[in-house]
Amino acid sequence: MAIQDNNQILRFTTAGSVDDGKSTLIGRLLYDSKSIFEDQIEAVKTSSQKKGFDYVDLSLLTDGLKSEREQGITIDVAYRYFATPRRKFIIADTPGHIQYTRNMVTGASTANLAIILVDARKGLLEQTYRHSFIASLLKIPHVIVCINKMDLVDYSEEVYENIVKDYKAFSSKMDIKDIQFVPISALNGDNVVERSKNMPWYEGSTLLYLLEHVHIASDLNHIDCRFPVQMVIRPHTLEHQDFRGYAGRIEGGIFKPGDEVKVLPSGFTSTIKTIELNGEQVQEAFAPMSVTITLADEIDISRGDMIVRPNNVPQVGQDLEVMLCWMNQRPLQARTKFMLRHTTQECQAMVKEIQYRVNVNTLHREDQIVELGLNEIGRVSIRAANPLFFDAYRRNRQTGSLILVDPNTNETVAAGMII
Ligand SMILES: Nc1nc2c(ncn2[C@@H]2O[C@H](COP(=O)(O)OP(=O)(O)OP(=O)(O)O)[C@@H](O)[C@H]2O)c(=O)[nH]1
Repeated sequence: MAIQDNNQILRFTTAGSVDDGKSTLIGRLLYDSKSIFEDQIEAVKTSSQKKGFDYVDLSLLTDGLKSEREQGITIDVAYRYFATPRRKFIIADTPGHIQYTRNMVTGASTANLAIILVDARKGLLEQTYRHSFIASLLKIPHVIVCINKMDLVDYSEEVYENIVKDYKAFSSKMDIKDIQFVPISALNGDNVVERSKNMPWYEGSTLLYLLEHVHIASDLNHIDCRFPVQMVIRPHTLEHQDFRGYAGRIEGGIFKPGDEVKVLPSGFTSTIKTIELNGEQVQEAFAPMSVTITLADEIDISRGDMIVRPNNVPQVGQDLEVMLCWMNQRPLQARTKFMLRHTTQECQAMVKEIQYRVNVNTLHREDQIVELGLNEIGRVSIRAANPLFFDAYRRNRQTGSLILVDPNTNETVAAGMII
């Protein structure tokens, strides 16, 4: 299995303001790429007719979510799957208008790409700024800005170009590596899967083409070897008496049998004897594979330890500087204690200080604040009770992120990116 094979699955999120056309766009992608079943199509055609529409309302395809929401069932993130001959796709659909930051953080933490929808009639809105900022904060490597409802502005090139210009001016202040723009009509299907005849002035690719071809293999960190141990496997059977394997997910780098490794926190070194993937021994493994590793020497290793390479170790420490998205109704105040979860470690921690809050609309820092409210983002200092093995989030999205859990309610109250 080569690194290239990981290229087969693209995870993406969609974000937009209310009624920008998210559901219609997802429906259109599923419909035009023939990823839905005939009976679903028939059902949607029938309900469209019943509602008196003279078109097929594709947003009905994703309406399961809406009805659940109307019934008061909270779904933070719903995952949808579709495939084309080139790639498989997983869409993290993040509904909800109020808790959007929280939803986006949850849905976007593993995303390769974010689609940000803009209504061509309205241009950039507060939520466009907010979602784009979150995408840059989460280091989602690729962003596609879909300027939707082009049919309602007469497919005007000028309208499109003005929005692109505005967006570029704003996004130049942020750290997004790859931004593409596509003028679409989700309702009519222009430039979603099929090229639009209505916008001959647009020379770029369709949305699906971009999704199928965006290069993601190099987005993962294949340099810094990081293997947080999830579980120690000791079968205790006669034939496997000496077997001791370490199971977990590789969060960075490439591991091979024979590699010299170092174990944190003990600092002992050994070499990799075998790597097992889905019950078979492999000659190399890399992020994000889940594997079982055995070592040549018997070392005392437990859950939460990390296997790395001796000449490339993460930072080890209890004091962290973190960009934190606060996700709870009750505001965060300094000197509050939490359970901190980071890779496979869990320990007590305290937010010592809130340094500033970021105004996501202006990107300005607001100093001298005493708390962070729901969906607010700020920089904080955290002290963990145990040493953690971490990287900066910009270097590794897995070993660089953490969550805080309220020890009383067991709710996840914050997601953080280590600076
Ligand atoms: N004319 C036109 N209407 C569109 C287009 N895309 C979506 N709409 C309409 O805009 C309305 C909102 O679309 P949805 O897909 O439900 O929007 P949404 O963003 O998913 O809305 P929420 O789920 O409520 O956030 C619907 O009436 C759609 O038919 C488009 O390209 N052109």
